[in-house]
Amino acid sequence: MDHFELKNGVLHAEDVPLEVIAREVGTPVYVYSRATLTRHARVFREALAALPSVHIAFAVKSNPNLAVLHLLASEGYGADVVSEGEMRRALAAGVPAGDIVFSGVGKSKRELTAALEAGIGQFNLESEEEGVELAEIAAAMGKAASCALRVNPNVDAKTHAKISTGKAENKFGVTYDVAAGIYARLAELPGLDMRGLAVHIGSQISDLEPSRQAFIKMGTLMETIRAQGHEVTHMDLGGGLGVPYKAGESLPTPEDYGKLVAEVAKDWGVTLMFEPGRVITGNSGVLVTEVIRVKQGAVNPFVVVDAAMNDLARPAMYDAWHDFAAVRPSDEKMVANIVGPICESSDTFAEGREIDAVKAGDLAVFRTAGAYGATMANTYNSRALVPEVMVDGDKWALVASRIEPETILAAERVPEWLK
Ligand SMILES: Cc1ncc(COP(=O)(O)O)c(C=O)c1O
Ligand SMILES: N[C@@H](CCCC[NH3+])C(=O)O
Repeated sequence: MDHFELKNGVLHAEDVPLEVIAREVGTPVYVYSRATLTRHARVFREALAALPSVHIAFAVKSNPNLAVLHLLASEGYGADVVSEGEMRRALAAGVPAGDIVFSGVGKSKRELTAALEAGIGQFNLESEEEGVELAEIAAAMGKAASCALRVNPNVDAKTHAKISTGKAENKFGVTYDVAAGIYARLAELPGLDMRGLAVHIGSQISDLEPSRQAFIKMGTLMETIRAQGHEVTHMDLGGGLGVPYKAGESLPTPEDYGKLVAEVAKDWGVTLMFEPGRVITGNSGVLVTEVIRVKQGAVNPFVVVDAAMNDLARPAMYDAWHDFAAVRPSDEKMVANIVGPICESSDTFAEGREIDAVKAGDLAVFRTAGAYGATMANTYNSRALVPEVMVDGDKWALVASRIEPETILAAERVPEWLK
């Protein structure tokens, strides 16, 4: 459920007509609903209510906008970060350092040091090498870093290959069969406080069976490690729960997910940690765009919109589907290819799709664009960096300005020796 609905024939974000935002901010523009974000944050938390001890760290990568982070921090969410930049954002949004988990396969020395200085709650180590490096840095600072070991369970999440992370050939985590040995060796290092395990098998998960298999494997590993005399007090089960991208599509809900976790892990005697991203932010945002013109094509007409793959990369990168809807729909439909202005054929949002009939100057939205939307935007073709707005009832505010190509141009220099 989201809060982007037709009222009097015009698409609104909560109580604000999208036409108002488009007129004042220009297009393309991302629009987030505070009510949807809040609702998703609460539904996810409630789905885990049967578990004895839970820590939820929002996956900042899915939507790092400061206002979004601020809202989630006020809902009691911690943050799962994968770079110093994300960590600084989470701290700036008021997430307590102790509620921050640092994931990622390539944390640099600088990042490890910065995170230790900030006093974050947990490092999810992705290799023995990283653990050894962190131990040295922490020991030199007179600290012991709280750590979980991220394990690659070799389970196929049955999602798009480019967002699968839990198969043996993926770069993430340590190999399942050697994980207990690595844990034992890292637990000996004075700079580390090994307290748990972590797993994350992929994103946009639409079938919970692979998650069940992965969690069961993690439970077995936890017992092995405990039997070797080491403590495991924390188990981070990652994120990955998918969201429906097509109207009418049905996916496992947070409630289904919570039940599965309870079935498998309720009695593990650990704090269970979660890193949801998309399930919180996905349906909380739309990308508003204006139709530049409708151009004849050999097979279908091309609806050329002013948003492009630089603003919303998912269709070009993963052949992802985003529902397209006119802001002021008539009853008419058309079959079209929806494309952006960028000089690449991959700048295609939809092919041969039945959509609301639109013409030059009409406004439309790509739905379910709140996760991995603005955060993956870039300035390819020297386009502006897309702005973001948040709506709250009948109020709205710009939460990230458009960054014009001139601003980026001003940061560049031609060296004297080229002149
Ligand atoms: C380690 C880690 N945690 C959490 C997430 C969040 O995933 P999602 O947005 O699918 O919930 C990701 C992305 O797949 C990830 O790599
Ligand atoms: N960027 C991907 C998700 C990546 C998840 C990060 N591990 C998407 O848009 O679906």
